Amino acid sequence: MQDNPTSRRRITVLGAGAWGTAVAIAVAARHDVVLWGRNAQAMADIAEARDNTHYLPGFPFPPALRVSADFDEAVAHAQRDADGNDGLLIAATPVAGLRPLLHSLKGRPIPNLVWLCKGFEYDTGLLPHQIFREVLGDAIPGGALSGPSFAQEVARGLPCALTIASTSAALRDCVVATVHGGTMRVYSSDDLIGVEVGGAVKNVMAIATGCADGLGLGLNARAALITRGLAEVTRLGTTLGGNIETFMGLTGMGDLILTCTGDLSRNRRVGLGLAQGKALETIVAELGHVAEGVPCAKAVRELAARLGVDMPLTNGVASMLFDGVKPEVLVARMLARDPRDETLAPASK
Ligand SMILES: NC(=O)C1=CN([C@@H]2O[C@H](COP(=O)(O)OP(=O)(O)OC[C@H]3O[C@@H](n4cnc5c(N)ncnc54)[C@H](O)[C@@H]3O)[C@@H](O)[C@H]2O)C=CC1
Ligand SMILES: O=C(CO)COP(=O)(O)O
Repeated sequence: MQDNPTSRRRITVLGAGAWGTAVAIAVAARHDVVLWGRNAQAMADIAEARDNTHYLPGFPFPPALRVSADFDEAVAHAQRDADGNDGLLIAATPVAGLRPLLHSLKGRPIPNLVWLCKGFEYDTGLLPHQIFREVLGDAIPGGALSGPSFAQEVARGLPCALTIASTSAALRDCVVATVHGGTMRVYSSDDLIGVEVGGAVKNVMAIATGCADGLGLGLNARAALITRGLAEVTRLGTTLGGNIETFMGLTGMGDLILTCTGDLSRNRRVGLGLAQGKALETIVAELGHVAEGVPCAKAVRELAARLGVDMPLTNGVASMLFDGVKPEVLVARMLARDPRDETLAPASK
């Protein structure tokens, strides 16, 4: 694999969970990186161990990765360097943390900003780029970096392909120039809606698939769920204005397959836990990480109902998570649904 012949850049990753840590480790092979986290004690422990022993244990930090709990200093690190290269800020919180993080950035000079979170905001039903625009407006270049990428594999330096989605060509170019290279391929897209909807709804489908696998429904059922899940993702995404092609790409089908089938997925593990009859609170506590599909199922159920988009799998997952419907009962209900044409349309019920 060929390395990308770009100059060293200054990158700051804001959020020190599993994914922020993995991305920081990966880009620190080629750039000067600061990993910021909000918990001062946790960051001091990470700085001492040179390992994120809580969220991503077992991946020693490269020398070019610095750890900080000082927000001002971390944001300042990503400003333009002496050679005139703009830095890159990477927001690595879950969706629930994006709005407060962006508020903390308000009024500061922001060179380029990308977010990594996948989901719809729980209370508002907004996608991350809509939250970004609400808080920071249109003047700052921002985009979503998404795609099939388990943190543990990226931290190990295994190959992966991501997509940077932004309406700003300059931002897309900056992210490609900075992140593409080594074992990471970065593709570009201007379809923010399509990329973000794919990344959000695949988490709900991973809960469904994990549950089906946990119940022992078999590989045929798994393939059917993933395929009908893709139809649902596409139906919602195109209704919201996404491009149908995007859902066949890395952030659509690619991430859907990964998350539905890979046991590293936290969302898939939520489904496996539900199939064992565990309470949602127990599953989430045992995970110790965010499972975005949980809040997303609720947000998407409400959004789809408002838009009149038929999303039976999402509704089924939400009914298990929030209405106490038992997995076996849901399976019977899903199988008893009326037959229909295998088309994406109609987008509405
Ligand atoms: N873990 C993975 O393999 C991947 C995760 N993602 C997405 O990245 C996002 C983050 O996931 P993970 O890091 O895996 O979650 P995680 O559960 O491992 O860590 C979440 C981190 O975010 C921090 N956080 C939460 N709210 C915050 C706020 N307001 N300000 C600052 N920090 C805050 C927490 O303290 C914690 O360090 C999610 O949306 C997830 O879907 C995307 C691709 C891969
Ligand atoms: O988004 C991911 C992989 O692309 C991670 O999925 P989980 O959040 O389900 O672990």
